[in-house]
Amino acid sequence: MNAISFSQVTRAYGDVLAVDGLDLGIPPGRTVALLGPNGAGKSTSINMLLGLLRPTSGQIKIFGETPERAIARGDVGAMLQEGTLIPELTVAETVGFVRSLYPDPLPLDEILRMAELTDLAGRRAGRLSGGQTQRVRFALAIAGAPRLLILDEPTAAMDVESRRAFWDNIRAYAAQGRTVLFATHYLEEADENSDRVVVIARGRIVADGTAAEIKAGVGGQTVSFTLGTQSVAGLDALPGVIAVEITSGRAVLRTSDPDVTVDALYRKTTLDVRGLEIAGADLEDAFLALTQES
Ligand SMILES: Nc1ncnc2c1ncn2[C@@H]1O[C@H](COP(=O)(O)OP(=O)(O)OP(=O)(O)O)[C@@H](O)[C@H]1O
Repeated sequence: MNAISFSQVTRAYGDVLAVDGLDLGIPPGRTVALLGPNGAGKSTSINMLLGLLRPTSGQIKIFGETPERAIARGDVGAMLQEGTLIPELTVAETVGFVRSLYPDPLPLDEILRMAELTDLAGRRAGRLSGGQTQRVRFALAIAGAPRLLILDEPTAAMDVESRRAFWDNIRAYAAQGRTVLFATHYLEEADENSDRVVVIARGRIVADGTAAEIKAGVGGQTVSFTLGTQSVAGLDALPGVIAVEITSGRAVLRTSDPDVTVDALYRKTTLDVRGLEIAGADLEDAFLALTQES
């Protein structure tokens, strides 16, 4: 049974179709990034998953149940974009209160340790820094020991150091067989912290796979050389080549396999190849290509 399943889910706001026929199954134990530009439909999808919004059509299941039932069972923890803490309560009081709402919560000490809050347990929430506040929000999300953790752009307000520490904590939580779904528009974050990337644009899935597969799928590598006045004829027929562009007197060949393309360039053409460069796959290029095409 999937941890998450969306079947033909649509959500409209008036005339705006924010989510357009989403079909997605996520098996348990995976960490999946929902990657897309602003307005792609990530928050709408997550809010439907959390039962905060109803789909216009289609069906969503969490471990085979409706979102409402899965949440009532304590199966789901979430860290959303908004959410303030009560400034007068200490970190331990805040986390203690929230864990008391769940049927089978993690021990308080363990939550504080996993969110790196042990030393801040007695600090009032109103006196925390932005990064520390995020750690408390993470602690609240895992308090009920949820099998599914949902994070909507969790590191938006964090600096590089806090971000790294945050993802170490998420990985430790996920390593115990739990499922994590996070929305982001940071490509690197998706690449580094997930084992599957689902790219959405305009409410639809435009790519779904590992970051490496997504890069390969759009031919994220290029072979380029100085063309000068030579003819471009036949370049697009070379093995591996997906597209040919000419910029500033250079031929840029987008290829799925730079090794075979370079080999063919030397052996199968009579071109005078100078200034050869091979540029590595770049998820940013892949992402732009995917989200602009749709
Ligand atoms: N309450 C609302 N009323 C009307 N339109 C909305 C509402 N919420 C979202 N939308 C529209 O639905 C589309 C999807 O928005 P959504 O917030 O789900 O995108 P997102 O991928 O989460 O974007 P971001 O990365 O900016 O958070 C956008 O076109 C947005 O303008």
